[in-house]
Amino acid sequence: MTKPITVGVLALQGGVVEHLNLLRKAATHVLTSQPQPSADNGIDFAFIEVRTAPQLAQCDALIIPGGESTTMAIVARRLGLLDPLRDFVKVQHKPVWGTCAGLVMLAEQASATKQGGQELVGGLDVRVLRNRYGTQMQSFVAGLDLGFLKEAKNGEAAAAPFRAVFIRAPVVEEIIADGRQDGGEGKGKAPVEVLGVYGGEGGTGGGEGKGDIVAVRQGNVFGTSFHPELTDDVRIHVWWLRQVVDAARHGRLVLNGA
Ligand SMILES: NC(=O)CC[C@H](N)C(=O)O
Repeated sequence: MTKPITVGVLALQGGVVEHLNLLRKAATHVLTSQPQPSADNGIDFAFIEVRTAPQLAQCDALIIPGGESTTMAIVARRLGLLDPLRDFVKVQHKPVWGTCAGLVMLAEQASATKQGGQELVGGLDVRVLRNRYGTQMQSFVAGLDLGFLKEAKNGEAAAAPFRAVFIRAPVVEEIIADGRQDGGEGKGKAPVEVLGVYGGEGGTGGGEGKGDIVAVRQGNVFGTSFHPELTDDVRIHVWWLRQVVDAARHGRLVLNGA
């Protein structure tokens, strides 16, 4: 029996249980599409809630859920988790996915923060704009055409628009350093890839926010403005878990198409 790949969900606040449920569902898709498990090539997953640095240290990958990023940062600071999180993302380069408030946490910069600003984990060379679409009352669902899902081996549903739930969602308002093209500090880093745009072709919605960047990846760090865990659409979780498996096998992230 090989050691399971341990995926944590940061459980300080927000949509923790929802992510755990969808991860478990996604795992069955990933496992059934693997070659027959055997003593040495079989994989297994363990999904855990993360509230402490020792729990984080057990993880091969991490999800930072939606919720409220200011609160999450304050609690993480009090629990001594901010620096271990930064190390996990930026030094160990383990796969990390932030949804909504999690995307805010993973940005290097955020605007429209509470007075005095807020602490961030960072990892994505972007500036996010918080609460782009207004208050909770202005929450909405939009169909997104997510090209990267076409790579998922999920049958005929793979290319269907993803019903994305936006709740006080942030968007990426600027890519602040473009990895490899950056002669300075960003040298050697992966570029920031735009993986999803609101109101784009093949999707629904638009108006003022048309063209907003709502999904990005930079190397090991992935962020979405919306909440896949509040739907029963497992495709993004499956897509991400497959990368987690690759990273655990190869000791690094092997990016699709790279
Ligand atoms: N649904 C959410 O995660 C909202 C995020 C919230 N606006 C924040 O900045 O933290």
